Amino acid sequence: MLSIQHLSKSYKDTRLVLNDVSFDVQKGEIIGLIGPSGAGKSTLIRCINRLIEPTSGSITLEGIELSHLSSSRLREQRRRIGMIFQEYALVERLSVMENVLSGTLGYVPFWRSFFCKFPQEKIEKAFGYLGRVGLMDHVNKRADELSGGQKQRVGIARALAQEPSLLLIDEPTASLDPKTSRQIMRLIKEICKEQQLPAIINIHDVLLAQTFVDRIIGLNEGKIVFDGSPSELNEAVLTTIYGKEEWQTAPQEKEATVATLTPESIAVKLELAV
Ligand SMILES: Nc1ncnc2c1ncn2[C@@H]1O[C@H](COP(=O)(O)OP(=O)(O)OP(=O)(O)O)[C@@H](O)[C@H]1O
Repeated sequence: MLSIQHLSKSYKDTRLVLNDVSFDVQKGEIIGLIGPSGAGKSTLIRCINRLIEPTSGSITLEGIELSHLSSSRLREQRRRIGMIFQEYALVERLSVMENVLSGTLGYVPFWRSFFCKFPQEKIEKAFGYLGRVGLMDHVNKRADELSGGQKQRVGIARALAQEPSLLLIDEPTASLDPKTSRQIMRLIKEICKEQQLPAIINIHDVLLAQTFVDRIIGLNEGKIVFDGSPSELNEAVLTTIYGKEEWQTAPQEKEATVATLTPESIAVKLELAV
């Protein structure tokens, strides 16, 4: 489905920000990309959609090599990658429906989009996506009238309107409260499973990742240092990914043992560590 092989990236200096990264993602599989600040998570996401050029290695989506495409072929292939952003990236003065329809722009002739004459079929599909994310009552509202959670739902519907083969999701819950964060992660998970869409989610919240993703990839200094099931995230693995920390206890629980390690305690410690 998506295959990343021996991907490396250095910016201006010679230091490798991504160092020989290889992994495959299957249909419907949700990957949580975790790691400390500066580990290379955003760089990896941006290499996959070619917002930045990889230094070496290959990225293949459904058999098409993305890393050496001409700019016109690249535009065509980018349509197949739906992006969801931390800050939603909506056009605030446009309506919810218009924002969702903007996801189809790669498929609609320029003159039609300029005059907002989207084909009926695209409009009907947009209604379907808005229904799926629970926003049917807000179709004609301006984006700037929505809450953060509602804006992120529009971002998800817009990504779906692209009819993507892959979702790349950058910190989708970083601006949301804990309950809304869980609702958004649950929605992403349900949609990926329904549509058999693979997704890579750059996420700082380890508890959320553990709860909602199928597989976790841990990056440290540009290298994959962990690739496994969320249930395998124990103290040793967290130390490998993030560095040494007393993962097993919150400060007020000095006597607790490793056996008390719970997703909640991990989340508390990670919040303290960042
Ligand atoms: N455009 C750039 N030019 C030069 N160096 C960059 C550029 N973008 C990122 N870097 C460097 O690459 C490294 C990885 O950055 P990246 O943003 O990918 O990390 P990250 O894991 O996403 O971090 P965070 O969780 O803080 O967003 C960092 O050392 C950063 O300073």
